[in-house]
Amino acid sequence: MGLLSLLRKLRPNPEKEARILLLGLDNAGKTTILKQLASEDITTVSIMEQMRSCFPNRLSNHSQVTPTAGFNIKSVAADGFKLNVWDIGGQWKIRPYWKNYFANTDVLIYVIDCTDRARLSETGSELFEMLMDNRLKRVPLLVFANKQDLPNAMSASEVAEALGLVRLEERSWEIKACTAVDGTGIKEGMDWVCKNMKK
Ligand SMILES: Nc1nc2c(ncn2[C@@H]2O[C@H](COP(=O)(O)OP(=O)(O)OP(=O)(O)O)[C@@H](O)[C@H]2O)c(=O)[nH]1
Ligand SMILES: [Mg+2]
Repeated sequence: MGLLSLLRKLRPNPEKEARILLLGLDNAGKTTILKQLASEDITTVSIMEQMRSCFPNRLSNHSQVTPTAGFNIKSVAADGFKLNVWDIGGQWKIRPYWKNYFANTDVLIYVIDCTDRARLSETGSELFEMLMDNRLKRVPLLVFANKQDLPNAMSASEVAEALGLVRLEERSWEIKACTAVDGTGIKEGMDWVCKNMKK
């Protein structure tokens, strides 16, 4: 590839880029989903990776998913678009910072651990509170009903009913069952994202 075409390829093209926000409570499976989006991975930026390069001896480099203390970004090529996927940590201490990432979002993906019945109403409250924010007005919503491999997992329709997703107006939304650990259902969800992007 010539230098000029390489530079053209690297140049940002806002028409062809989309900002996807990946949110949900801690332990929902957001980072595991992000990892599954690896097929056409362009870049991954994570605070932990940056810290590791600064303090190589202090941080272990095991590949297991650990709770996200800040955020991860991954850029994925799909349907001729560059999807910049922002995965923000879901621990309650970090949730107040979610709103800092709302602006210019093209699609919101909300992940739910379907085995976590005890926190179903908590995750629903977080979701509906967030959707009231003006910056997320009319932003399409995909809910991933995750951890379907586990025997006690609620089905996607059970979750949709319990959260009252039908109450959502003036917004395209969808709920998809998935198993982030083996990737089941992730592609179907991302296909919906590409078809329903605000742009
Ligand atoms: N059995 C099963 N475990 C899963 C699935 N998805 C994620 N997990 C596990 O759930 C735990 C939490 O997953 P993460 O991806 O770190 O969750 P997160 O939403 O990024 O959590 P925070 O970063 O704390 O907000 C990890 O141990 C994952 O291996 C799934 O589909 N099935
Ligand atoms: Mg995480």
